[in-house]
Parts: sequence; C-alpha cells; structure tokens
Amino acid sequence: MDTIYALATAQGKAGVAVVRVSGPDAWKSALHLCGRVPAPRRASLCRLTDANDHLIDCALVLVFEKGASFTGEDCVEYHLHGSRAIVAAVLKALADLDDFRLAEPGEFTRRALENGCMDLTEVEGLADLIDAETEAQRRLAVRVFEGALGAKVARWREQLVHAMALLAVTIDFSDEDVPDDVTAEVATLMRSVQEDLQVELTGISAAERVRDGFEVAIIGPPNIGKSTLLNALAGRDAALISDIAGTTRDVIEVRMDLSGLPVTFLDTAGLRDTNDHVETLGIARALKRAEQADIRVFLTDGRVTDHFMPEPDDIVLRGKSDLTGGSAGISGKTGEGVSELLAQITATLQQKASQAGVATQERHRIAMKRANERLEHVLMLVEIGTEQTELLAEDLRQAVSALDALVGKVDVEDLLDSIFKNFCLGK
Ligand SMILES: Nc1nc2c(c(=O)[nH]1)N(C=O)[C@@H](CNc1ccc(C(=O)N[C@@H](CCC(=O)O)C(=O)O)cc1)CN2
Ligand SMILES: Nc1nc2c(ncn2[C@@H]2O[C@H](COP(=O)(O)OP(=O)(O)OP(=O)(O)O)[C@@H](O)[C@H]2O)c(=O)[nH]1
Repeated sequence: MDTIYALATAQGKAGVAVVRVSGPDAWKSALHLCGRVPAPRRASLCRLTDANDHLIDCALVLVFEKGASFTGEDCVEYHLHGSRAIVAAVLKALADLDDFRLAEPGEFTRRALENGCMDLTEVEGLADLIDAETEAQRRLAVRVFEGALGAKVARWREQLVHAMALLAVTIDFSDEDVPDDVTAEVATLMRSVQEDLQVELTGISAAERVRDGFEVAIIGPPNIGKSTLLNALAGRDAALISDIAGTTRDVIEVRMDLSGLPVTFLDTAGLRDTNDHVETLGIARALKRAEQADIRVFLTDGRVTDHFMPEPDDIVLRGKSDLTGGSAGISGKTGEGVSELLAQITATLQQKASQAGVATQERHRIAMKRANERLEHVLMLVEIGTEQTELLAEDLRQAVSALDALVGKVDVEDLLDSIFKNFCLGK
C-alpha cells in the first residue's frame, strides 16, 4: 500500500497551508522532515528540514495513529506557513521518499471509506459539505455527513432482518402449518419500513433543490421590465436593458443566496408572437425554462395572455408600478415591491426546502425504490395468503441488498470512481 500525500488546503498564498500524509509509512515522513516522530494527537512545533538538512519551515506537526485518524491509517499533517515555495519544498521532500506518491482527488476519503471509518452516504455528505455555499446546503450536508441517512438505513435493515428471522423459523413447517400471525407480523414490519421509505423518497426532490439550487423564472411580455427587475434583485447590471421590445433573447441567470437558500433567478425573452426567427427560439427557451422553474414571476401589463397558466406558487404582478399605480405591482426601476417579492419567494422556497429529509440524491432514490418494490411484493404475497415463505424471504434479502448498496456495503466499486472524481485534491 502506497503512502499518499497532498496539499489539503486551497492552492495559493495563505496564512497557513496543510499538507496531509496517510499510509503505512506516513510517520517515516516525520522522521525525515522533523528528525523525530512527535507524540500522536498533539500539536508539536517542529523545524522541517530537507534531505540536505536545510531548513524549509517551522511548522506545527500533527501525528495520528492508525485506527485513530480520519483515514484509519497512520497520518501526519504539516501545518506550514502558507507560501507556494514552502508547500512546493515540502511536497518535493515527500515525493523523494520511497513508496510515497501524490494522492488522487478524494483518495484520503476513499481510504476512510475502505477502512470502515465512514459509510458511502457519509462520504456523499462530506462532498456536499465541502461544496456547500449557503446555510441550507450546509445544514443538509452536515446531517448526511454525520450519518443520519446511514442510521435510518440501519434501522430499516434491522426491521427487515427481524422479519427474515421470523420467517426462518417457519421454513421447516409444512406449508399448511405456517402460522398466520407470522406473516401478519412480517407485513406489519414491512408497512412500517415502507412508511419511512415513502417519507424519505418524497423529500429527495426538495433535497436535490437545496443541493443544486432553486430556480425562479421571470416571465412576461416584452418591455415590461423583466431585465430591470432581475438587475434590481441581483443588485448589479446582470442583464442588458433597453426600450426596444425583444431585447432579451437567451436566458440570463443570476445566482443568489436567499436567507441561506441557493436560488437562481432567470430573466427570459419577452413572450409575444413574432416573425423574428431568433426571438422565436428565445421565447421557446423561455417557456421551457419557466416550466421547469420552481416559481414563475409573471409581470403583466394588465392584459390577458394565453401564454401563461399560473400554478399555486407562481406570482403575478403588474410591471412598472411607478407608472400605473395601484396594488399588486412592482417596479425594478424604483424598487417598489421588490423586497415584498423577495419575502414571498423566500417563504415559498423555505416551505419547499423544509420537505427535505436526509436522502439527498438520485442514487439514494434508486436504492430506496428498489427496496420499496421488494416490500410491495412481500405485502402483495401476504395479501394473497401465500404459504411459500421462502418467496417472502427472497424479497427481503433483495430489499436488504438494496439498502446495503445505499450505504456502500455491497456493489460499490462502480460507484466510487464517479463519486470521488468530484472531490478536491487533498480530501
Ligand atoms: N487539521 C485537520 N482539520 C480537520 C480535519 C483534518 O483531517 N485535519 N478534518 C478532516 O476531514 C475535519 C475533522 N475531521 C476529523 C475526523 C476524524 C478524525 C480522527 O482522528 N478520528 C479518529 C479519532 C476520533 C477521536 O479521537 O474522537 C477516529 O475516528 O478513529 C480527525 C478529524 C475538519 N478539520
Ligand atoms: N418607469 C419604469 N420603466 C421601467 C421599469 N422597468 C423597466 N423600465 C423601462 O422599460 C424598458 C424595458 O425594460 P426591460 O427591463 O429591458 O424590459 P424587459 O421586460 O426585460 O424587455 P424584453 O427584453 O424586451 O423582454 C427600459 O427602457 C426600462 O428602462 C419600471 O419599473 N418603471
């Protein structure tokens, strides 16, 4: 097994830079660089020297023992003064050691997974935690990272295993002797697991939105003030504004943090019938993105339009309210109604985000659906009064296997590359 190393902090000049080393020979690096192996789990100030005994830096060194480290292996961290030159000198000194090599992205975490320090959902939570840009993303990620999904899966698994144990007792019975109360108890357990699965499955869409961001599309006829409103929301000149109808063609996106929620506002081409080919393409694009958005803000000039059927969360407002007066209007130019609009959007999205459970991605959905299907099948068999309990047991085994895949106990190899390729170097 190689010993791996990498810069764990961001590239470039900084106050402190951390170089991390993990693997069987990690402690040997301390012997080379510090002349000694400092006591484990204590911050020790050390003079780091290169192979020619020239001073590289004075650094804080942290040594971790195998079995009591992030990766589960022997580890050493060098907390250096954060200059490019110091980092380069330390990385070079490490590269010169036998069986040492630069870590691949996510490789420290991969070793933590392989050594059983984390399960797959915790690894995914960690990736999201590092990617988190807003408070809602951080809160969701830290729950998963902490093992909340893993713990739920473990409880479901226990219930399924318990059901399997109940059935195992009946295997020696002849078909007619299988007591009804056993299958009834199995069915009760299945229903309880199914209920939990259902809740988590429902929450995945909301969790995905929190991870990837919500979308709010601003739509309406040309020249109504959509781009001006977008700029007012963004607080900068994101979109071009002119008094020529049909100015915006492509969708313009502005990403914002609304009370911790990641939200992308979309400015779209004004909706109208036109002979202009490019504008027509822009309108088609506007309609498509608006349809996929979580909320549509429709600016009107008071006239009816057949372009738009509002859904419950959509918001309809009269544009250029400074010119027309009255209520239910908004003006990007004067700012009238803008904070109210933001408040309404925030409240709606917070409500949506609150549906998120601890299952956060498509992979979780697929595994939970697979388990759910097997449980459906068990219930169906019990319903029709099956006496072949080995069929029930087989369904349960498959459901357990789906849950095991979810936490990475089985069938993981194929997944790992795609999960770790998005990790930072040094993580
Ligand atoms: N300097 C530094 N800061 C860091 C990390 C790190 O690796 N190094 N982390 C890395 O991502 C995070 C902290 N996570 C960590 C997780 C586990 C262990 C660890 O040593 N675990 C042992 C012992 C546990 C204990 O004593 O309570 C273990 O689990 O066996 C260390 C850091 C954030 N900050
Ligand atoms: N009085 C007033 N004028 C506005 C307001 N919002 C925009 N305008 C003006 O109306 C014209 C069109 O504004 P835009 O923001 O480009 O309108 P749009 O809806 O994005 O237009 P398209 O790109 O054609 O779809 C510009 O001259 C703006 O300065 C407003 O709230 N009040």
